[in-house]
Amino acid sequence: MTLAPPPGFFNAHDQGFVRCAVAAPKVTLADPAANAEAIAALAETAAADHVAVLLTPELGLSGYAIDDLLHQDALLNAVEAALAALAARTAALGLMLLVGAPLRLQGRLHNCAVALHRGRVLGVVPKSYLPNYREFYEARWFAPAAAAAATEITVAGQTAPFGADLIFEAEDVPGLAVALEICEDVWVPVPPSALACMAGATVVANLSASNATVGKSEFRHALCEVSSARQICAYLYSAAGEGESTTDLAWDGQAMIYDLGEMLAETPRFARAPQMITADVDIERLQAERLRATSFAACARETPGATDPARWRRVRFSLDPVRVRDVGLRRAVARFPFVPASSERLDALCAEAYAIQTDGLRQRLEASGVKRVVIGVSGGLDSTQALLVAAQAMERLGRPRSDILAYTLPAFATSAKTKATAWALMRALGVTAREVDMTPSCVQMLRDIGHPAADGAAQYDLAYENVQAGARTSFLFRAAGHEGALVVGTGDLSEAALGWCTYGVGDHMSHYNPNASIPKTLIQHLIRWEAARAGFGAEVSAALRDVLATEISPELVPGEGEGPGQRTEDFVGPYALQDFNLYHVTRYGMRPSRVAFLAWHAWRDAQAGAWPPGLPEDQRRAYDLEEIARWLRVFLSRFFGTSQYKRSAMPNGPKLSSGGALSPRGDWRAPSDAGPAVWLAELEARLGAAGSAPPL
Ligand SMILES: Nc1ncnc2c1ncn2[C@@H]1O[C@H](COP(=O)(O)OP(=O)(O)OC[C@H]2O[C@@H]([n+]3cccc(C(=O)O)c3)[C@H](O)[C@@H]2O)[C@@H](O)[C@H]1O
Ligand SMILES: Nc1ncnc2c1ncn2[C@@H]1O[C@H](COP(=O)(O)OP(=O)(O)OP(=O)(O)O)[C@@H](O)[C@H]1O
Ligand SMILES: NC(=O)CC[C@H](N)C(=O)O
Repeated sequence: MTLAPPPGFFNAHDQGFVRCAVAAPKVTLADPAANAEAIAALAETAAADHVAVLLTPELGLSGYAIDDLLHQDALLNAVEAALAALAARTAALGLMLLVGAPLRLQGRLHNCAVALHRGRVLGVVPKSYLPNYREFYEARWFAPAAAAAATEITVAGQTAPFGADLIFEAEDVPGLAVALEICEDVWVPVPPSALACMAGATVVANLSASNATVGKSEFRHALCEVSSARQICAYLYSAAGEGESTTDLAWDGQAMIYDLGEMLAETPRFARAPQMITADVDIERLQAERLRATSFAACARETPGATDPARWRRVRFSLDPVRVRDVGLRRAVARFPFVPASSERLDALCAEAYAIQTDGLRQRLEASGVKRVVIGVSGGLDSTQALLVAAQAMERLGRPRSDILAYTLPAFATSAKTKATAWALMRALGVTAREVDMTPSCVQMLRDIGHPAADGAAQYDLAYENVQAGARTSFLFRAAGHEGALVVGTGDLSEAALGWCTYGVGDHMSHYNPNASIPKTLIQHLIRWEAARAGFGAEVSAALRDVLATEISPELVPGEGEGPGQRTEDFVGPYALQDFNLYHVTRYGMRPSRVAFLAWHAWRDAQAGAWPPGLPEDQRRAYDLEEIARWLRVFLSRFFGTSQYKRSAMPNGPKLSSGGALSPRGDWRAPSDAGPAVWLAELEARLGAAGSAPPL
């Protein structure tokens, strides 16, 4: 079967994204016709790029810093004429255009944001908070929103709603609800948009004219970042630039698009040419996030006016965007959601991750009064990471590394290579190291349960595998009991998601598991980071590099030639993809076909986008949609279908990343009896038949 996604799969708008643009046009002071022309030209460019919402700066039709010219009738008449011309000029464009204009209403002048769409004035929002301190004198010319004398305005030959109570809702774009505020409005303790978001707005557009002073750009970033994070919205911000009055001030034309605390785009500051940035904001994720963060609705309920239907007027319109099959996706999608691609952020994350893991284990040892730990060391990634954490925990406790009782436990399928790596690591770290051959106890168990492999038959089934994993765990717990120690777990988050562990008497169980919420893709980087840092010396670093170079395998089935008998990723899929799926499904509750859409954008081109530093070249590969869908089906089948009972009984361990944890006492509570049908059906309906998945 081949993949034939129905229409809509590739279209970012159909996948819950809305393309937004912010422009910093060239301003011609006190020349509304010229400003309307400059804005119209940018609007045409934006519309051709399938932009749904285009924001321009405060008082963009007149210029912001024109002082007492704002009280000249000729200028104000020209602004109204320019607005009418702009509406007519952009009537054929399928975008919502937001422009700033000084407008008169019943004897008062207001600093307004005007929403235009296909020639219609959808509504006019006046500024609520007028700055009147230091370099600002707005109260000299304007009345605030609260002083408005009417709730409608006639402008550009049309009558439209007027007020700070407007939310613009596109009926044909699910979730797109736009609120407007004007510059200073976001600098106050409770911005108008905070209430509007609680009333349902998902996109906030701020028309600004914010002069540049040293350090102010960072402050604006902070305002937009926090507004978008706290209000769970997209925050569009435009500051006037080139052409504004330099009498006493400078202007940098800073424009930004933030989405849920993350900056998607920004303009270069002090550019001479007109600027426009574009990004696809994730409306579907914003809605999901509000639904999950129940404190958002609780706060709305407690905030006077926020959810009062009488407080808000909703201006409904049909955006009617031009439909094409694929408009691309104008935002970066991280290939590794758990592993930042910036070396600075990755560095900080690794240091913090070790601190969280180590402190968890230290605290557990202190609280339990247990002095020593037992750990099975295979030469693989997970046990290596757990061993490093144990070594650091002992250091913090002021105890010798010899209190770590490390065992390498070869059985039927243990390779000479991993055993040698395990020994090299244990020796280099100076832990108490022992080797115990598991073969006799495994053969005994196989014999006791009547398994033909006891007599040499090549029946390498699950029972055969689990006998080995069980023998090791049984040994480790009994050794811990004998030595007065605690068994440190090694299983990682990815394995827990996929059910890739042996239940109960197996690697599933431990006394405390510092790896419980670390995905495999991050464990690789943590080990790489420690190898580079060489905090334990060159010999340990060399052993760590060997661990990183080893194929991921449970080593439970003997191999026939070179390499292990099982390659884990042949069964469960590439961890790179499965960690991507895990993050989006658990962190955002995202529907599978959308996860596939994002994975396709993240992974289809190995040359595009950033890779986490240090990732070997041979791991910098692309996946096509067929592969993505195939392994996503495996993920859904395993995660929702066959593994929850294992997660229902997980040992204790610290949550590490906001990306999620799977503790049944914390982030992920689910019934063990449910199945994956609904997720597989959604994927199939929106993606088409995805080829047959390999057996689980
Ligand atoms: N819903 C449910 N509720 C309660 N119990 C349920 C159940 N579904 C199955 N079971 C029981 O659980 C049994 C299966 O679970 P389990 O005994 O764990 O065995 P199972 O999941 O079938 O096998 C363990 C898998 O993990 C892999 N593994 C093991 C060890 C280490 C690693 C590694 O690389 O880290 C990988 C191994 O290769 C194998 O594929 C079934 O036989 C059934 O008795
Ligand atoms: N030969 C072995 N000696 C000692 N312990 C082992 C051995 N094989 C497995 N174990 C224990 O069982 C756990 C699970 O085995 P598994 O092979 O999945 O893990 P790993 O090798 O540490 O990491 P990865 O799964 O990333 O390869 C190990 O982390 C380790 O604690
Ligand atoms: N236009 C305005 O409201 C400017 C005031 C705002 N505090 C700023 O400097 O950005």
